[in-house]
Amino acid sequence: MRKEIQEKPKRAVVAAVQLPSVTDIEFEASVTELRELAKTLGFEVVHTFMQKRSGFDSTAYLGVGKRQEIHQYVNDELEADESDTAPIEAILVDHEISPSQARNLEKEIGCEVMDRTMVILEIFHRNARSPAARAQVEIARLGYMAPRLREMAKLAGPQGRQRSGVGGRGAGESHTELDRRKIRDRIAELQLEIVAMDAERQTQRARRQERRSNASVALVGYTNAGKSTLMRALTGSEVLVANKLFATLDTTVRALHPESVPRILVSDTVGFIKNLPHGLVASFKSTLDEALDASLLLHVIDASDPGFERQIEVTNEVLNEIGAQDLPRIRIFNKIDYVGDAAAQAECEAALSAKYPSCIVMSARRPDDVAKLHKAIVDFFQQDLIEDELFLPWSAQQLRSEIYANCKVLEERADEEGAYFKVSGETSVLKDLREKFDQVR
Ligand SMILES: Nc1nc2c(ncn2[C@@H]2O[C@H](COP(=O)(O)OP(=O)(O)OP(=O)(O)O)[C@@H](O)[C@H]2O)c(=O)[nH]1
Ligand SMILES: [Mg+2]
Repeated sequence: MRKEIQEKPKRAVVAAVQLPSVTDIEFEASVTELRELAKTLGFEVVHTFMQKRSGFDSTAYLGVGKRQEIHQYVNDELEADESDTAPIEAILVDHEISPSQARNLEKEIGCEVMDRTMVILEIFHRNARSPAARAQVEIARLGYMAPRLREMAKLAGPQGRQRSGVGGRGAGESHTELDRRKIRDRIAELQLEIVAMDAERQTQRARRQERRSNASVALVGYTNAGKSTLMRALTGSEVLVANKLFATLDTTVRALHPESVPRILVSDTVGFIKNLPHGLVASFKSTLDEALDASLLLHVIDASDPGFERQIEVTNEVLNEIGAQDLPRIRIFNKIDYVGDAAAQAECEAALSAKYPSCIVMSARRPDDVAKLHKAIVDFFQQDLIEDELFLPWSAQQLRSEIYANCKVLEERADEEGAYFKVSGETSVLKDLREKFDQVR
């Protein structure tokens, strides 16, 4: 048997400060999430340090005592000298910290410091595939780096400073200023690229609307809730599903399967997370426009996650931020199969249905549940359908297939002039068809 060559995980420790305003449950959920994020980045978290404080230490985020404790731990690990254990390479902290806090902590503990924002940015960077997603992530990363350049240069010492600036320095400009200027230029360049890509996306969208598929739903929600899994189940497409955070960064659009009248498009979108770096929200706005275009949002929630209520709030916040607060939405509590035994599942379902009227409680792994969701989606769009009669002269029978493709034909009869169709369809679709038929008369 071929032996899988697997990259050894890098070892890291996690550190977090609990402020008085944060409950134990919230704090625990946040730290657990940071450990998940670390795992997604390929780290093995070997220890977690927690500290209650009335505020963050202005010099180095954690208090002096905690810093010494971590320093000691990292050094002991280094000296343990077991050939199998690699040194601890990074300390991950559960907040966004200032450049100088990061530098001081890094100096004192002696390994790389990554804050929550940097960890998330790094995951996005690794998972970005399409040119649009790559450009969006790069803008957010450069925005994060710009104010940190000076600290990075200090940390690297005089040699690092020399290395950091490359050519083209204007009179009186320090290396850091030069690098900042370069970053600004690069951001501007990337923004232009994104504008061009947006234009292309608009064209594609217009083309889709030409095919008269304005019935569309978007799957939105916290990362890892099961959006892509539902996308697969609802459309029969092969989008990426992975038990890691931020597996999906690009919006994918597919038709609901089995097809319905009207034809419904489903889009899968990037997931959200608590403290999603601001640069990323801004960068991903254009990707999320797809969600804004939808007539219905499917808000997917992981019912098996103890922190799901906070996750609902976070998703609502982001949706408000992008202006999607008024779109109709269905709440979908997914992964119910993962909530204890049958009795616990029934109890959970009852509690959720009582608290969130008209929500759907389901498992993406149960075909019956997927069929139930499919029906709820189709019902939503069919409630707006109207009945009408269309006439098609014999000379224009080539347009017959258009009727069948765009509406539901309830009855068909014919006389010597042509054919009459009693149909049910969307108002706008029927209007378009009528205009088209009038032209051929
Ligand atoms: N037990 C169980 N696992 C599920 C269910 N739905 C999804 N999963 C698993 O949850 C993990 C995440 O699923 P995805 O569909 O990739 O989640 P996502 O919301 O697209 O995540 P991002 O793209 O990271 O935002 C995968 O391991 C899925 O197999 C479910 O109903 N039950
Ligand atoms: Mg996904």
